[in-house]
Amino acid sequence: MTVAAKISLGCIADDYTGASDLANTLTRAGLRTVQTIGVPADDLALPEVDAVVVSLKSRSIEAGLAVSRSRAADKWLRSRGAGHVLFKICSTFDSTDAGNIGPVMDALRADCGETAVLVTPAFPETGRTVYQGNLFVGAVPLNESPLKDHPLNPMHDSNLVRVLARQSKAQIGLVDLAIVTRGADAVRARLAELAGKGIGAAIIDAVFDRDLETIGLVAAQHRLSVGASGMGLGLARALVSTGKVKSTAASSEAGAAVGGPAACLAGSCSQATLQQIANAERVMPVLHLDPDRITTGEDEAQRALAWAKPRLADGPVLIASSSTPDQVAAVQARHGRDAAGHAIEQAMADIAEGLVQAGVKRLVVAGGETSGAVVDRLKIPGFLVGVEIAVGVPVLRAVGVEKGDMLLALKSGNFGGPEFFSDALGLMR
Ligand SMILES: Nc1ncnc2c1ncn2[C@@H]1O[C@H](COP(=O)(O)OP(=O)(O)O)[C@@H](O)[C@H]1O
Ligand SMILES: O=C(O)[C@H](O)C(=O)COP(=O)(O)O
Repeated sequence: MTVAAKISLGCIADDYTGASDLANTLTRAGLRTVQTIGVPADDLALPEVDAVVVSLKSRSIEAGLAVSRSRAADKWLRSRGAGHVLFKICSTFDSTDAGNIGPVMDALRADCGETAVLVTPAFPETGRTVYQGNLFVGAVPLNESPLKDHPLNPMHDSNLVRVLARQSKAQIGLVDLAIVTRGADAVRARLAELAGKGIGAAIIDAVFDRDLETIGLVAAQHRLSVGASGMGLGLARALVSTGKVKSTAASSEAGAAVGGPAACLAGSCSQATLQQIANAERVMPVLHLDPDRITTGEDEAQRALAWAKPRLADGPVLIASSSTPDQVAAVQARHGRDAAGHAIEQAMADIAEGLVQAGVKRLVVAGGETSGAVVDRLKIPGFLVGVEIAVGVPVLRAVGVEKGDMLLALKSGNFGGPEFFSDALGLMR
């Protein structure tokens, strides 16, 4: 990617919906931002930007591979001038004791020579708050939330100091809310105290956006941070308030109409997505895929395309593999968690490819891993950020694609309102 000028903020996201969520937050905070898929090729022409979010599909892959891909992205971002890199993780800390948040953080920290890394998944606008190192999703601790049933990364411990300590080689500390509310100098002092004791990373509490602003002022003076979009918000506001970046209103160009047929794909099995699918059934044709047929090699994708193609001219359709936690568990018991997950992601990619070949120009995808499989199959190298559909979910305009203009929305499983699919299509003309 030929970056016209030095970038101020580099970001590495561990899944594609998380990347677009962060790109949306940075854009709304006044940073000119672009989302790339992987480390971009040198010939990918992109506008002058303040921030680049490199999307990786690295959240649920083998830790060593996640580390190598993240280090390559980090090196590329810093070569383009980024003085700070945010490793963007899920606001619900989606990971297992095998990683990948800890191993990637350790490697990036070693590469940039960071002392103590600030870590927080807090994103209050979506109900993610951290208190005494414990992550809350709305009013409940993480391990009592629907994330306890995530198909790939079920979360069973809300104490992130414990969770990260199980993944990282570094000692993990805590900067609690009482210190955060005392301001940036108090956070700096606490972080220096922890670093002096050999602490390599600290979970930092945040309950309100003002806490994120405090954290951002401190983090922006470091070379690396780890967090969700809330950390991005803090960093962006710090870059603007300290004059390092001039705030720019978001361009409306990215969301300009493309026309053409529209379709929705849902691979997320989150509680929010299941409700959104149910509501979509009232306004558009919905096809439910059979996960067992997919995992046993039946060609569900062709069945789906044969169902969808004659309907596209009449309006949008929705194709979903999504099931309830009990149904997901049964499929995984029969076929294996990873095998089922991969097979279904690839079936979604097959369907997306066939839909685009059939002329679809507007595509809504629900699910981070699902979005990764779909976007990779469509060979889309990057996105410009359009208007916000829901918190954490913007309209995206594909750049660098031969198929011509396409608009996409890559919905994080847990995000979006009850009528998300209709809301998205209403903004993707
Ligand atoms: N019916 C199903 N049974 C088992 N696994 C499923 C089913 N439908 C989707 N999956 C898998 O569940 C995972 C959903 O992850 P993802 O797309 O990231 O959603 P989210 O954003 O909600 O985390 C993917 O690996 C997907 O292939
Ligand atoms: O929740 C977040 O921070 C991000 O939007 C994200 O990472 C979502 O991941 P998902 O797999 O799409 O839920």
